[in-house]
Amino acid sequence: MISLQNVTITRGGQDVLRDISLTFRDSEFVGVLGPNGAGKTTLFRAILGLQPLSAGRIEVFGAPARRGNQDIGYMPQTRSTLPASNICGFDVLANAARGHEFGLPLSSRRLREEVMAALEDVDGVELAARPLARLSGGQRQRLLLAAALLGAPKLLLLDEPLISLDPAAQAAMIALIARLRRTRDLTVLFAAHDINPLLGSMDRVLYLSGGHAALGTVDEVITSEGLSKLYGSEIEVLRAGGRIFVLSDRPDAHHACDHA
Ligand SMILES: Nc1ncnc2c1ncn2[C@@H]1O[C@H](COP(=O)(O)OP(=O)(O)OP(=O)(O)O)[C@@H](O)[C@H]1O
Repeated sequence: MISLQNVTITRGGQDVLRDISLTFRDSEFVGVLGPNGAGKTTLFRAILGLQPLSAGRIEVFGAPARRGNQDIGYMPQTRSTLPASNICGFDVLANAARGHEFGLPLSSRRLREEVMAALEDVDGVELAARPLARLSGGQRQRLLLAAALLGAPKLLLLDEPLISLDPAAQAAMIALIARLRRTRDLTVLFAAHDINPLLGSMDRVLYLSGGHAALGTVDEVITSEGLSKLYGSEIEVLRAGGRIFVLSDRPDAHHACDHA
């Protein structure tokens, strides 16, 4: 269980999160939605113990959030990671595994097993020998996901893993994460810009906006009334063809769910 109790986080003089209290249950898949700058990355960094709180408390599986928590696997947004280079997939993961996260140094055999098991779990064994510069967007995402799995975490924080993937690659990535969640019994927090690809996979949605948060099922949270309250302005939620569209006069709200 991960819990936030009366959490406020202030950045650049503004409350990114204001007095938020909520609980993520073990093994649940939560989509984390909200407009640009709503605080999705900030929330993940706080759970990782990397972002100081202005007030409140975060507990991760019964202990205060702290840096270097091996129970957490983190997949950062790709735009800030994995530069095009000739280093191969295996070495990227080996470097990550050798890092301080595991505490004790791993023998080279153990390291190899650990890295190859993570690659197998993301259906990416062939990425071991592939240079980073020659990976597709989807392959880079799978490599980052494999890195997040090193050390057998219980919680995965995934920061926009669908970014710049086409719809087929998005569906494949979501199916992979849903499978990993089942086979590894993971709790998954999955930040996304568009709710629609996640509708069949997530248990609940966390919606962030203007420092506020709403956590619940899609039917509870993604309503005209609920989102209007969260945004503090008129929002209309439409459902058509199994998809959800969020309409507003505010330009930032469109980022929430609707790319139509
Ligand atoms: N280093 C920083 N110093 C001060 N403020 C920051 C810093 N980084 C981010 N912020 C602010 O914190 C707020 C939350 O940013 P955050 O990156 O958490 O949002 P996000 O929901 O992940 O956005 P996006 O969807 O664009 O990735 C934004 O208002 C942003 O301007």
